[in-house]
Amino acid sequence: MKFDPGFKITPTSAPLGFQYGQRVFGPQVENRTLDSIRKNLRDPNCTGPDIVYSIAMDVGCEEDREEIVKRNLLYGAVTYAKGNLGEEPVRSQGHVHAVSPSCGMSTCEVYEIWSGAAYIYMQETTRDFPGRCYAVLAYPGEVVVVPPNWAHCTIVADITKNMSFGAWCVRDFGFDYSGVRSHGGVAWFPIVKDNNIIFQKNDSYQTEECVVKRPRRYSDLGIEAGKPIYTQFQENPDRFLFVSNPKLADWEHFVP
Ligand SMILES: O=P(O)(O)OC[C@H]1O[C@](O)(CO)[C@@H](O)[C@@H]1O
Repeated sequence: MKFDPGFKITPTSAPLGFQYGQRVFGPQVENRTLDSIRKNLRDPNCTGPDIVYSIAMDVGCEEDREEIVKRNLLYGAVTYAKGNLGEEPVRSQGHVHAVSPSCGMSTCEVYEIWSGAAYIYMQETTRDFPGRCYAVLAYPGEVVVVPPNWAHCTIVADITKNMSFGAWCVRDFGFDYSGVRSHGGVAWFPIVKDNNIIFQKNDSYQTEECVVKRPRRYSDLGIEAGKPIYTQFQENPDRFLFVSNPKLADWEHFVP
């Protein structure tokens, strides 16, 4: 199953990346190699695809660029290899969004899955007691929000397929890898078992539970279900202001 993200961008698998249509802007992809993410994997010596995922930060339609920049927003897209990294499915290394100078806070991220299937894994902190941990299973067209300050990574949930997604982020984003790296990864490792994915505790944290769930609806954040988040921006460019200014939303009891 595939989803139309609302503008002319097509994920490619060989090589991993994106094709941009007419009047669509986007950078050359930045590749995350297996060697560059080993420290955050359950088995740092595992084998897997050389290029694990390809990132294009700042994509969109030429005609929207000014409105996107004016709101300090950025739309990013990432496409993942299929397969596994040892016992784990292909996944990102995990990070926390650093404090953005523009708003003085860590910021949230609004994901939309385009193809394949994904678990968006997130935990409240990178301390030894990581707080609440969730793995949210999402399919093409579904949206998942990661709150400010939460550590998160993106996991290929169906290893027979490439996975790609788009996401609204703040423009002056920064990634903090320190807490995740000092624990040798996030608090729960995804493991491929009998064509399924289970979550296994990382012993360097003290945690009892990883809640596996499907995404909820985010009407409280003004997001409509079933319509591309890019189109939702075009219809109302102020809709995602809570991404570049997280003080506009209530994150205290947030459930993804
Ligand atoms: O730096 P990492 O953890 O390899 O992942 C980078 C990617 O993660 C995301 O923030 C999604 O979590 C993308 O927007 C970004 O390009």
